[in-house]
Amino acid sequence: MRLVVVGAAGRMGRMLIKTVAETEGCTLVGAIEREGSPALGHDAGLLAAVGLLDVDVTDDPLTVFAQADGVLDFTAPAATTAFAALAAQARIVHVIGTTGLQEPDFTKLEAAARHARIIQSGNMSLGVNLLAGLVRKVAATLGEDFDIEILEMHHRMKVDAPSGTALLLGEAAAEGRRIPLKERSVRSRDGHTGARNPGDIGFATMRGGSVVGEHSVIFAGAGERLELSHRAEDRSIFARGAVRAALWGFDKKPGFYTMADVLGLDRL
Ligand SMILES: NC(=O)C1=CN([C@@H]2O[C@H](COP(=O)(O)OP(=O)(O)OC[C@H]3O[C@@H](n4cnc5c(N)ncnc54)[C@H](OP(=O)(O)O)[C@@H]3O)[C@@H](O)[C@H]2O)C=CC1
Ligand SMILES: O=C(O)C1=N[C@H](C(=O)O)C[C@H](O)C1
Repeated sequence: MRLVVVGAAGRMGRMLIKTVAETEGCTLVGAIEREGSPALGHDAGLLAAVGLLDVDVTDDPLTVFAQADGVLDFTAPAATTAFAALAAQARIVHVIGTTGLQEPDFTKLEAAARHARIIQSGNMSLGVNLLAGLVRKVAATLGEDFDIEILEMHHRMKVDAPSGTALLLGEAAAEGRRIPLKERSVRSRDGHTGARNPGDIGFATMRGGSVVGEHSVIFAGAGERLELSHRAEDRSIFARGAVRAALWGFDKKPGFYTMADVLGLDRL
């Protein structure tokens, strides 16, 4: 499968280049960075420290997408919606790991999915997607006697909060409880907040150092507490998931898919 990495010079971009280069059946055919990036003109393999790949980083996605079967995209929301339109034009697979996407962004992605095969997830790792199924099941089993709080920590450079993973886990909990997350989530607390409303799903965010990604879903009841956690130790888990998603999407029809579809985990 011929793959392009956009955001090639980023933390995930470099890990994706390495993973594509190391995956049998995949070839890197393009690496994209934004106009003016110091990475332009550099060899993608050298950028990712995997040796020369003879693929220069460019700022011309249209030309590169036309020669590809899929694009791996861990960039930023505005870039991702623009890349989705180009992926639709080229009729290719678009794997989206970018987080911080808002409702209008999803509307654009849904439109692009009429022609592209879009696979989007706030977390591409096997572990987190398994965890989401467990959270859904525990939330459905325990009911509102147990308060749900979602705690996450990431490195100091992360720009969005709560993390895409925290929101994915919140959605899973809300699905388990059969409530809309949008109406029941508490994204921050400060000052005289009053007592907790039963049934709310709370989020707490920590940032610091080089933490790759840590998430806990806490079910706090009267006299006991259940905690389900995931710790990412290495970004390769996300990159491997993204490449697996691209390969899965190769022969699928245009549409909007998630990692649960890729992993066959829809309902535990
Ligand atoms: N779903 C998942 O499993 C995971 C998701 N993520 C998400 O992936 C995203 C990227 O994370 P990370 O790699 O740490 O961030 P980085 O900031 O290290 O990388 C993002 C890269 O994208 C580039 N970029 C931004 N806009 C454009 C554009 N228009 N065209 C081309 N390149 C562009 C940036 O360039 P510049 O620096 O010039 O802006 C940068 O090189 C985040 O949203 C993060 O939350 C991360 C890990 C796992
Ligand atoms: O920005 C990151 O680094 C990560 N972002 C994703 C998120 O927002 O959940 C996934 C992972 O935790 C790393």
